Amino acid sequence: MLNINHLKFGYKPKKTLFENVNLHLSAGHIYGLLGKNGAGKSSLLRMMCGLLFPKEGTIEAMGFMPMQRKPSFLQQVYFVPEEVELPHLQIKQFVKVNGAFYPAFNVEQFTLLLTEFEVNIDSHIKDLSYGQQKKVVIAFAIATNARLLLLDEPTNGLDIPSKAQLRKVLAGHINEDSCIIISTHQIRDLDSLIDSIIILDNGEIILNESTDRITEKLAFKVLNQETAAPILYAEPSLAGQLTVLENVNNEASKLDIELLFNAATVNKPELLRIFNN
Ligand SMILES: Nc1ncnc2c1ncn2[C@@H]1O[C@H](COP(=O)(O)OP(=O)(O)OP(=O)(O)O)[C@@H](O)[C@H]1O
Repeated sequence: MLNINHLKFGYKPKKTLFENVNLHLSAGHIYGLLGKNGAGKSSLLRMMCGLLFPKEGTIEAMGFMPMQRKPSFLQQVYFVPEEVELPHLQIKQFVKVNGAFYPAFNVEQFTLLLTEFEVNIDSHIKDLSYGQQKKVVIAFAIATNARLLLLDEPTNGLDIPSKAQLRKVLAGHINEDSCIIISTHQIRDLDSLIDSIIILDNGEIILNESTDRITEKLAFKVLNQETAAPILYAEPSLAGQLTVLENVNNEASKLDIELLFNAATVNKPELLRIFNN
């Protein structure tokens, strides 16, 4: 679905953001793209849809080179930026003008999604709050039925019920032919949805694994006593030490994505050893 090979990129000639990024993503999955502030998540999403161009290396998505921005590619990809900006139009006008660019756009689906998000389709965009405008863009993005959906911090600005709605609609949208990539810091908003995790750190991808493989290789535990198992990362909590351990005993545990992220960035060599074994 999406293949990135030896990607090099930077905004300034002497400052490289990505040195040698390699990433292979398959259809049928919802990926969570994680990284610290400034790690380059938004830049990477923009490159995947052809809004930014690699300095070196290649990006191939659905058989296209995004940087060529061919209409037949752009019809199948939709990027929702973190900060949405909509024209001052009626929602219906906005949909009429923009839906025409997407052959698989489904007006009934858009109307239904807006109803689920409790936004009146007869509204004028300028009369909507920021969160409501974000819902219009997300509903539009889903209704394009784009095979590749790129969402940058989609839950920012959404109220609590809408986050649950978003999880529901995204879970219903994914199929074996499409792929969703979500960049987020609000991982608890979406952790039940994401089935694969990508971690971007210091210009490289340090993890790209399914949640199943992560819990096969790592155990997430609250410990109140010492353990012989190798600890990758621990942090104190009122309940005890929240720990990430190498899962040497094949124990079942529930993935804690925040802990995983901290373990990955604090103890990268161990993480790489465990997953490359
Ligand atoms: N248009 C630009 N011109 C120059 N530098 C930029 C531009 N956009 C982003 N950068 C820089 O590139 C780096 C990566 O930015 P990017 O927005 O991709 O990171 P991010 O991981 O999405 O960050 P955050 O989590 O804070 O949203 C940052 O150092 C940022 O300052």
